[in-house]
Amino acid sequence: MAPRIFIDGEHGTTGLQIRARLAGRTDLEVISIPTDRRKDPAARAEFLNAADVAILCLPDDAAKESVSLISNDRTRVIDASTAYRVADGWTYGFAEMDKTQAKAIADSKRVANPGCWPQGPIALLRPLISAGLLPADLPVSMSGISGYSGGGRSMIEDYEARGEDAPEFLPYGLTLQHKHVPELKKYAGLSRDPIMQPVVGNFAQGMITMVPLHLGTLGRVPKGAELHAAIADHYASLERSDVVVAPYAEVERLPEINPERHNDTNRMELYVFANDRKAQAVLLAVYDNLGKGASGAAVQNLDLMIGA
Ligand SMILES: NC(=O)C1=CN([C@@H]2O[C@H](COP(=O)(O)OP(=O)(O)OC[C@H]3O[C@@H](n4cnc5c(N)ncnc54)[C@H](OP(=O)(O)O)[C@@H]3O)[C@@H](O)[C@H]2O)C=CC1
Ligand SMILES: CC(=O)N[C@@H](CCC(=O)OP(=O)(O)O)C(=O)O
Repeated sequence: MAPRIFIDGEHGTTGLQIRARLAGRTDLEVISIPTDRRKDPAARAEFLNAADVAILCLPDDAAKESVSLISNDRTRVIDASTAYRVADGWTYGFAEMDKTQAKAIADSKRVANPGCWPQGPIALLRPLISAGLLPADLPVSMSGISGYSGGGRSMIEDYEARGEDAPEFLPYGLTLQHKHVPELKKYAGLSRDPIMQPVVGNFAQGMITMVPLHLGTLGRVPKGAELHAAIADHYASLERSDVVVAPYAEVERLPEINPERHNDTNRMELYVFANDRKAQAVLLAVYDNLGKGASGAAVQNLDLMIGA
């Protein structure tokens, strides 16, 4: 029998995108809760327990409630919220993060889908720390820009209502307590809290994340080409990867670097730029906040879990 998939929160930004990505699939059955009962815990419990895989596209508190409503051992969960990303007993749903991660996701009953902001920096930093080219205690900062759909339905409505009057470039997270810091620290392999400096732009979808690096204080200073090779080798070693690494180039600018470049795909593209004379580098990732950053990764994880 085709596995039954229930998307709790199917009318939200992430849920709608997952539904669209699953439309036309004949190897699974999407079961849908009637709209007027979508916030009724009894109805949600019924659908959650009828599903083989429940994908939670809800605020954190509602996601925790959904998990508590599951009363059988069969229903497996993919949670798109921040609720369980560093929790014991949950598998982090970034399949390309490690050689063993796709299998860990495939075998898991509880998968926490990554946050959009940390995915790029984790994809860039983790192979470098694993290879010993960067130390775990390196002070790290990240910045970047995301389309406003990253803020879900309320931010989309707000930006669409304000149109051109909405700010082009709005830094936020200025209390330095962004909800993604714990997962970024844990899965990048850092021992200190990184600084996250996100920006929301006046465009709907797509993002760029950047990690500038001071290398001059390290005992052994890696060259840009070495950083690039370690990252490229990691992704080339995977059986399957939606993370691709652009060729190493010493250039002033690359017009192709555009936050919307990979919209509506599950692709993430990584870049390494460096000035070896100055012992400085910038790592950069381009991806869709709603693709690899949310719904694309959820469907990738679902496919691993159901063996599609
Ligand atoms: N947008 C993005 O780029 C990303 C989002 N995420 C995460 O995914 C989750 C969903 O986000 P997103 O889709 O953007 O958010 P939205 O606000 O667009 O959608 C959330 C959905 O959940 C519904 N909902 C809220 N409370 C309940 C409840 N108690 N029971 C049932 N349904 C409920 C909402 O219904 P209603 O609107 O009627 O209240 C809405 O349809 C969040 O945890 C978010 O942080 C993760 C990665 C990226
Ligand atoms: C532009 C914008 O506001 N983005 C959201 C991140 C969306 C996201 O990834 O939320 P999760 O933590 O559920 O993954 C933010 O920074 O809070």
